[in-house]
Amino acid sequence: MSLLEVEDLRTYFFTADGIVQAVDGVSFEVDSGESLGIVGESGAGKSVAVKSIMGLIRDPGRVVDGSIRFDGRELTDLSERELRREIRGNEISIIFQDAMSALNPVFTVGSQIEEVIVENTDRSPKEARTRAIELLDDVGIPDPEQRIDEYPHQYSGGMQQRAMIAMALACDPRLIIADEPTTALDVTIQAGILDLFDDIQEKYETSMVYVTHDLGVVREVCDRVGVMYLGNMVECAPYDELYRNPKHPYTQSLLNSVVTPDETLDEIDPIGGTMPSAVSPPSGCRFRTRCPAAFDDCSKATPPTYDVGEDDSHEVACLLYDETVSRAEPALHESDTDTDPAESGGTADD
Ligand SMILES: Nc1ncnc2c1ncn2[C@@H]1O[C@H](COP(=O)(O)OP(=O)(O)OP(=O)(O)O)[C@@H](O)[C@H]1O
Ligand code: NI
Repeated sequence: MSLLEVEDLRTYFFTADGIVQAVDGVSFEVDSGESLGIVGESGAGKSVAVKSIMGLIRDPGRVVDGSIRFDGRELTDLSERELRREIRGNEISIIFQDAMSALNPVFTVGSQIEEVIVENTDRSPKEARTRAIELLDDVGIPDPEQRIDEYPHQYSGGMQQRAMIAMALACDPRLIIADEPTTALDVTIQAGILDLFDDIQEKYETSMVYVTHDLGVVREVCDRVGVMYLGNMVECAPYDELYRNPKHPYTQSLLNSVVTPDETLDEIDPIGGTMPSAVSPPSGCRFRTRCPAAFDDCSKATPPTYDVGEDDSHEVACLLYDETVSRAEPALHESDTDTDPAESGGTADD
């Protein structure tokens, strides 16, 4: 059993303009100590997916279907109160792009971290202070004994981000969800924070879900990557495997067009055209309207997920990997012909 098991998650927003199918049948797992990256263009549904896990979807949005199991426990059955008391900031911490959304400007950094510690662990207030200093030290705040008594605005942007990470760690979470935590920071500060995520994972063995536009970031902090497109998870694989052997035409175009690790998916505009609306997405495979390899059957039904590659760790939702579907050979990725889709033994697993 994985620590986190998300199965066929659907989260919709019921708006005046129609039903936004922001997340529509997404499945993924995160093992203990593992770090999963979720990548995809703006509007793919990355934030909605991770907020759904935390029970943070608000009106007019709702998780309408699917299962989210954390350590075997079904989170979609829990009330808001149970989620707040037993899951959020306790078993699971979330880190956002904007540190000041997590830090309260009128309290010292230390008092905020101490409060989380006292609430979520059995440490006394005195022990909490010692622990808070330790945490600030762990996240790379210099002179933590002094800086613990400063207010958030006395910290630089990068330091605020570090303080927020310390706060996320304060409750000894088993899973940290980070939603583009470094996007607002400049590149050198960003690099420091990424190193910090690596250190934290090693020291605390926390599992992580890391949302980003940036494939370079994924390479640095993630063991596995899930690629999202218009509310669907189209491919999921260990980072190296995905990078060497991308199977989904969308992933292939993303990787083909990566010029430098510093460029984000939005900057490189890999495919051309824009993602269709999540209110009336294309039938069948949602990527087919921009897909260079699309054929007739792609419009008929949502493609199932196929196991590809050596072990069970590489999954792709694309009919190219269904050996029972007949089609014209796609003229895609000549270099990848060592594993001909038709012969790779893809079997539908659902
Ligand atoms: N409160 C809301 N009301 C209506 N639609 C929403 C709401 N929040 C998100 N959506 C829609 O859900 C879809 C997915 O949005 P989401 O924020 O998850 O994308 P994302 O992949 O995180 O993009 P980005 O990289 O820009 O953060 C989009 O079509 C978005 O417009
Ligand atoms: Ni987002």
